[in-house]
Amino acid sequence: MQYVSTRGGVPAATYTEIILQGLAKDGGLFVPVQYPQVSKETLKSWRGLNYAQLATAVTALFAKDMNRSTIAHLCESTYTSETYDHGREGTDFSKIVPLVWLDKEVGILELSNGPTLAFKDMAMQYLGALFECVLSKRQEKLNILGATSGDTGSAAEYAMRGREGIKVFMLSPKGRMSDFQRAQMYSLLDGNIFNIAVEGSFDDAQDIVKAVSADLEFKTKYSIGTVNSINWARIAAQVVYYFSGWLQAAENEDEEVAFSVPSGNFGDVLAGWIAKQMGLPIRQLIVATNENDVLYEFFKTGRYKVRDSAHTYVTSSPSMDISKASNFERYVYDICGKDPERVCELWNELKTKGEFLLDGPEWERVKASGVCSARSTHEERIERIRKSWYEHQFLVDPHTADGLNAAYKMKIDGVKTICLETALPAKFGKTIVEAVGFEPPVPNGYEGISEKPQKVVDMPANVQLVKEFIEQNT
Ligand SMILES: Cc1ncc(COP(=O)(O)O)c(C=O)c1O
Ligand SMILES: N[C@@H](CCOP(=O)(O)O)C(=O)O
Repeated sequence: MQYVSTRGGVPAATYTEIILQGLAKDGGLFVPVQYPQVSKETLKSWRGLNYAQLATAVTALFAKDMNRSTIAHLCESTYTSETYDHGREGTDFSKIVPLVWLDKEVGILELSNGPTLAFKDMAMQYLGALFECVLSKRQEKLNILGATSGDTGSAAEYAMRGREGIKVFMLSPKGRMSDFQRAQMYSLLDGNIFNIAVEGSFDDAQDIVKAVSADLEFKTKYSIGTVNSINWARIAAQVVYYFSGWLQAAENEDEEVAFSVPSGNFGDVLAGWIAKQMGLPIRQLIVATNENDVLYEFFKTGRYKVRDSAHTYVTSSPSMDISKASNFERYVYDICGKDPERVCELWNELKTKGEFLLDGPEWERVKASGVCSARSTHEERIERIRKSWYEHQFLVDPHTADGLNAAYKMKIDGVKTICLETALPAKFGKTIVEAVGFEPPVPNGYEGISEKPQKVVDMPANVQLVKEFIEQNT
């Protein structure tokens, strides 16, 4: 299988080539020329598989230049109930991503059972093993430059710490993450991990990652790669849990289900979009936003208008405080009939005017795509956490609460709706206390995390300074 850029400016490449590059050299995102197809018979045959076997089957469809036994080995060693077990009472960790029903038609897919208590671990743990394997074969090294709004950072660092040939430079928005998220990331003292707190929002941090990647000489000289969801390997690994969620929910191969996805950088919901394109019976994909509702606005009106840092609010679901969603480009590419020229035109408009509008047949395609959106506010989030606890005895984090709110707002009668659990409540103690009046339980291994020493460098949001920091530390 070959991959091309959404902007059409680079030669086609294979899976193992694109995963080390991250962003394409023309500034676009890599996408497969065609999505692999999964027939109903194949879906049926996947019913008995455990998560590692399912991950092998799905990944093998995307990683055509990798040996299947290598993929199987990586998946078997990644998706174990030892790694995905934080000790929550009553959870069936053997399923890795168990589906729990809150009521007859609304369920929660537990994606936050991994080492850093967020859904990012689902792909990131696999990426750690994958990168090490590919790099050692090629005898290469990789300097990962990433941006985080709170969860990608620790997931990447926990997955990459101590790995041969890999260094991680992670940019986080200063003062915009929860205390627990900060402590979780900054308390890693490994020699190959570098935390940089930048002034500004996640979008400013992500712009720096893209600007550094756009300097091709620097990118090549310092072997810069990415672990954000601009890297296709992240998306491919996230597609797997949509299959698992559907397999746990659907009673037969014709049953369509819906997914509600707490969204920020649009990577998670994009993985659902890809699963749907592959043939997974998905009726509806609900893009859940918080007060940073650029995506909600788009799915209501067709207008995509990004916001600057000053208008990207600090909310009680901080990991979703994003106004420039990278992966939205991959969805628009599909909506525009996989036409790179049209994508370039739209993204040039975005650059010059700060917005674009999809209308006519393109807007009709958006409306027919099965993707819709709902937003929730702080008050609704608090109320949902409370309700979920007192009515269903299930404590959700603020992001999952946004997902549940969107699920209940957009639900179609008779269609099972699965909300993705994107983080555990322990990461957002202050908001949980506001909602239910008690501190969330501390998962295994996180006792006393806030007392540990922290390692972080403060920096203005400046591309040149970040480059110099990388130069000094490689
Ligand atoms: C807890 C949590 N929920 C939701 C999101 C949004 O996911 P995505 O950026 O893939 O849209 C993130 C960050 O990515 C997150 O960390
Ligand atoms: N919410 C994320 C932001 C980055 O998203 P990614 O999926 O593109 O890595 C975070 O928590 O860091």
